[in-house]
Amino acid sequence: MADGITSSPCSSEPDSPIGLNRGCLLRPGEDQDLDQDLTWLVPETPSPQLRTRRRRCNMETRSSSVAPAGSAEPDRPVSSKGNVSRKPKRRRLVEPSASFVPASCLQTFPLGNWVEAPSSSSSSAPSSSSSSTSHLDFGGKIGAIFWLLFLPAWVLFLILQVNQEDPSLTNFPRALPSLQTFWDFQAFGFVLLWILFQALLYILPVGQLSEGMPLRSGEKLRYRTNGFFAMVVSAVLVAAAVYHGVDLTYIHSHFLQLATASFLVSLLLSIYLFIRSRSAGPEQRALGGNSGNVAYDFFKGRELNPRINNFDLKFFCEMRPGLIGWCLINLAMALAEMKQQGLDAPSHSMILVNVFQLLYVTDGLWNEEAILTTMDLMHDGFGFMLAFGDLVWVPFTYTLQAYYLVGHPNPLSPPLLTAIILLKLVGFYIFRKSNSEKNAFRRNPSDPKLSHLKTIPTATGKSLLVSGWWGVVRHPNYLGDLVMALAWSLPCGFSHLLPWYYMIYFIILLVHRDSRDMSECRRKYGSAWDEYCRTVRYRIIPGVY
Ligand SMILES: NC(=O)C1=CN([C@@H]2O[C@H](COP(=O)(O)OP(=O)(O)OC[C@H]3O[C@@H](n4cnc5c(N)ncnc54)[C@H](OP(=O)(O)O)[C@@H]3O)[C@@H](O)[C@H]2O)C=CC1
Ligand SMILES: CC(C)CCC[C@@H](C)[C@H]1CC=C2C3=C(CC[C@@]21C)[C@@]1(C)CC[C@H](O)C(C)(C)[C@@H]1CC3
Repeated sequence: MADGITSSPCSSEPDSPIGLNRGCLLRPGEDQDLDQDLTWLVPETPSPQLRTRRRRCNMETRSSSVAPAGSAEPDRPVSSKGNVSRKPKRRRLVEPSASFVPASCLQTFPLGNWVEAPSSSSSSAPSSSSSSTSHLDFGGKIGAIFWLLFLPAWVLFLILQVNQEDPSLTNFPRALPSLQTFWDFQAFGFVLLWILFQALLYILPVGQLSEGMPLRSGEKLRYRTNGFFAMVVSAVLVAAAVYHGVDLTYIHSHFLQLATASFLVSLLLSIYLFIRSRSAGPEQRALGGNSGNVAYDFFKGRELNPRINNFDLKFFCEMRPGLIGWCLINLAMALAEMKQQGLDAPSHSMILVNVFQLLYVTDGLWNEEAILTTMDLMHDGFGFMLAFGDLVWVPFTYTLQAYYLVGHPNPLSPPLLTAIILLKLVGFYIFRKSNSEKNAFRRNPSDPKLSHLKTIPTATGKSLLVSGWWGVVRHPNYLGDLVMALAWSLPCGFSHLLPWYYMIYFIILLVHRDSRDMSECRRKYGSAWDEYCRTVRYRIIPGVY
């Protein structure tokens, strides 16, 4: 980012690819060698109040270091070992990272254009108004074709495998089922009905409208965050249906057909998204999904926030049909277990898996606003990867533990049961606290509740938390999520690898996601990010990784 700043300090420079015209990193005509001056954090024409505030912040910054706000350690950034080290007194503006600012002195400026503003050295930066992507993730063009074919095949494999009496690695499903077995009109109808029902709940004028993070255009989209309401209404409806004799075990017995139907919907949706993205302007495109290669862009997603009027397709798909469907399928598996094993109540293992995952989903919907500061919503385009992930991958692979338990009971001793519950609670605590801390900080950096946290300013106007949860590791939320994943697998025992599939997949997903995020943040924040990484050395597991 630093390179980009020196070569093109103001966002209105001609090489600003997407009409960046709201922020200026260096005030024209000003000495660029000021000592730790943070004035580059402000909009082009700051108000007098803003100037006063800025000066105050600068003064505070000068007297702040890694020590908590208030303790005076002038000009002493943290060394890589977390020790305080001396830096030369005069520093160029293009190295803005090496000081810590108390969270209370930060203010979000309307520098939305810089949120994903590219630097000249950026690998995924748009080169011109075409917003073209040069650095390709996921194995590039060939990789995209591989994933497009592999992901549906893998889901099919898992479904066939979990349905076997002996789902060992050595016991592969012998033959594919006949083509007719895949398709069932009724199952397709149920999938469509479920999605339409969730869409109806989404558009109801119930619940608050939350603001997303600033887009490159500076605009902020509004989202109807009524996910918890949708969950409650869905639960009431399902309970009423079961009460009136609807047999939910249909979901267990038609799992393959329901998955095929959802796959078809996700494929049609992806095609629609790809076609409509052709008319999306450069500012509406995701920086990572515009390579010009059809397969790659189809997979990654070209448009950042495709909407039909106010209906946000990405937000809806990520948070509603698949996520709530996951709980519905788990419940169906509990009923199928009772039926298949002649039980009066689900087994302890099944209850744990159901309750744990229900808690995870309900928490996500309760804190739905927090999704607006995650990678998917802020950076990733909406294409096959997310459409398939949301509508097929989540409901039909995240439910494999419950599915497994239907035919593979695993009794738990009381001490093991207690230990698993404790593990889940620890994981949940880390996950929730860290996600909420980042979300609160991104929404209001000067929130008094966060004033004890130390931060690093960056050239974008945003800052990075460097203490609290985000000072322990660079992705504390992933750590909590992984601990929870462990607690979801343990109730299934160690007889087979299949129920541990989620854990293995999740480690791979989060390690890859972490590295994607690292490159994205390095691109955005430049030297400030390097400083953060030097200070917070571990990515996910303290002292290990
Ligand atoms: N169950 C599942 O299948 C999955 C669950 N998840 C969970 O979803 C949640 C969201 O994950 P994800 O979107 O991947 O990533 P994060 O919520 O961690 O978001 C990453 C972004 O946070 C900001 N950020 C990073 N470091 C800091 C810092 N020190 N201070 C302030 N902001 C910082 C950056 O964005 P910026 O600076 O632009 O604001 C960065 O791009 C996680 O809890 C994860 O575990 C994720 C994937 C799959
Ligand atoms: C198909 C690919 C190999 C992988 C697709 C990945 C997607 C399934 C996940 C990407 C990020 C996700 C999140 C959640 C679900 C899985 C996907 C869509 C999430 C909604 C689950 C509930 C959490 O509380 C959350 C934090 C809101 C999650 C956000 C990220």
